[in-house]
Amino acid sequence: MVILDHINMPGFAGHNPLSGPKEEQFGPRFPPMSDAYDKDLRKLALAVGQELGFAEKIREGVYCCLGGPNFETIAECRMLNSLGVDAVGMSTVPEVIVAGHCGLRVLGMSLVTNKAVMDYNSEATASQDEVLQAGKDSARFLEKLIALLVQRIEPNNNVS
Ligand SMILES: O=P(O)(O)O[C@@H]1C[C@H](O)[C@@H](CO)O1
Ligand SMILES: Nc1nc2[nH]cnc2c(=O)[nH]1
Repeated sequence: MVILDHINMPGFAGHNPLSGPKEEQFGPRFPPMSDAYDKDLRKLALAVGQELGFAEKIREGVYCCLGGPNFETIAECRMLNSLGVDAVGMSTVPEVIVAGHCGLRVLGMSLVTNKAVMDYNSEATASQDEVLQAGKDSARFLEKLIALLVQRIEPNNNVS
């Protein structure tokens, strides 16, 4: 999934990587996040995916960062789904907030490794083994995607 936007759930509880003493040289105290994921880089990632014949596999979506380390309850998955979340994880967002704060253009991508359990009749449960296996299964695909993407990004990409 190419990350279109995020929800920083730990941020709602006051956990934010920008909390603490303000270092003026890195960026503003109150940075905007409405442009956290660069539009041109998102378009490029989708185009490169299409070029490689992976259009069916790649979608844009909203990533929600949760504190973890447990996987979600069914009620949590249902709540997040109703909030417009497409995928959940326990990482990525703190790095994106810090990068955006320093003025870097960000492209975020997340490999969706398992289905959220949304049904009380389901016997399925999330498992770290499944997550790691899905990562291994997609390694070649990701390697191709990232290699071509990096080639297509202009060398002066971060200069505004
Ligand atoms: O990469 P994400 O945000 O999914 O991170 C979580 C944290 C663990 O590395 C792993 C758990 O399966 O995914
Ligand atoms: N929070 C969360 N992180 C994940 N990382 C990989 N799969 C999952 C999941 O189902 N939930």
